[in-house]
Amino acid sequence: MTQLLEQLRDQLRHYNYQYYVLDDPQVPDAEYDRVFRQLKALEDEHPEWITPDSPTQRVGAEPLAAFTQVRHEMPMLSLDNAFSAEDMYSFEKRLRDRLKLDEETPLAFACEPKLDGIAVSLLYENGQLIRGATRGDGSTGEDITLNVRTVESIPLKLMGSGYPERLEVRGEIYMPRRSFTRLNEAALKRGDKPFVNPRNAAAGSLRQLDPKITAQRSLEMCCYSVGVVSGGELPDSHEAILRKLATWGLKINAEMAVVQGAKGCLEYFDALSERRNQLAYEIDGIVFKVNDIALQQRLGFVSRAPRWAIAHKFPAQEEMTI
Ligand SMILES: Cc1ccc(Cn2cc(C(N)=O)ccc2=O)c(C)c1
Repeated sequence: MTQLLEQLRDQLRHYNYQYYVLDDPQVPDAEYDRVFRQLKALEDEHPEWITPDSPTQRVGAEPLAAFTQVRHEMPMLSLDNAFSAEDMYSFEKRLRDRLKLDEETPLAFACEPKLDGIAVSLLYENGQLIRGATRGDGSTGEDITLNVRTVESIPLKLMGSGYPERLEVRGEIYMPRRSFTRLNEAALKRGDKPFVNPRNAAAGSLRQLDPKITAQRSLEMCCYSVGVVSGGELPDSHEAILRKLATWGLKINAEMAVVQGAKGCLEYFDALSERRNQLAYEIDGIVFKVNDIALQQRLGFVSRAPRWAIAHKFPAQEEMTI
């Protein structure tokens, strides 16, 4: 019987992956609902067979009284900012000087939109989601595991194989524009104060002690790096690592690309800047990282920020008065 249970769970995991991570559902919602209800009925009959990674176990138990603190094994750092093309060219020059690269040697950068949400850390052990934590001050954050479990684009159990025994994944939990608009319309209808922007709405949704409220907020997560890794290997470039995370069921940003030099970064920045207001989510810049992991390690960090990465921010947009 538990063989049938696991088969139904895998089917729902696949449907969720297609729907929430790839944004490409393969079955109608009614079919998903039918399989979900079948699994739920079986688990209600045999509660002793319920496992924490079952798709029925996303909406948490009872509300917490408070959040406990989590100390990050590897600090979650902030990024240096660039505000102009000159800043980007001098960023590349500093890297070349430090790496002793001559002008001809290509230097590849991975590009990712900087989503305007909340930075979080997810810890997987043997493929099971063990813990979710906020960045906090970079060294200490809050344990928001029960709330993170309600985010459908975060797998409770990694897919595929070959993932390290211990894998910490970092990314941004955000509220897509559509969900933000819907949430504020409902708030205004109730006579409640609307959220000022999707970032505040996401932060407020993750700070809920009751996971049932977080579950109603249609949050999503996009992974952008790894933290602690043990008991396994990862590829030797940032892009390849992100692609690997995607094979394990984690969501990465569809706009991610690799370009050459500051020139390539600026072309990417200008192209995405054109499309910024059409994206399904708010961004406040683009993050450029040296793509080669060995070079990243040679460059290291300065106090709280890596030498090998920079966030090129957009000029502040005139705020719409709502
Ligand atoms: C009744 C019902 C069931 C499911 C969903 C949304 N949805 C759909 C799928 C799907 N199509 O692969 C997968 C997961 C999921 O959450 C809605 C909106 C309504």
